[in-house]
Amino acid sequence: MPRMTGDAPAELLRLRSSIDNIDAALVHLLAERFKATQQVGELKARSGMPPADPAREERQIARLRALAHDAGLDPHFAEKFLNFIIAEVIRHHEAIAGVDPRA
Ligand SMILES: C=C(O[C@@H]1C=C(C(=O)O)C=C[C@H]1O)C(=O)O
Repeated sequence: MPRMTGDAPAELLRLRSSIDNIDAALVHLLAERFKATQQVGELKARSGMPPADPAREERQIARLRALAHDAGLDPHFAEKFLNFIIAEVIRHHEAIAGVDPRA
């Protein structure tokens, strides 16, 4: 195991404190996003619209990939992350609409 030298522990604590703040922000942002998508799911169910909108997803992925590229984040990771979230949203929308996922 590498030895901790100088003020490495303090530096590690400082960085982890920043990571903890970022993780908290991510949780709050995701909670707000799911509140909005929940309302979209209810609106779609009321209007008889399908749970998924692949054309909208395609535009979001292209946009997020470009933003990730400009921000120095791996665009492939950004796409996987968004797809992971969208899959969960669609699952919620199917449940709201009473769609049986096994059907
Ligand atoms: C939220 C929507 O429903 C679905 C979920 C999306 C999302 O989480 O961003 C995008 C498109 C849809 O497949 C929507 O149509 O806007």
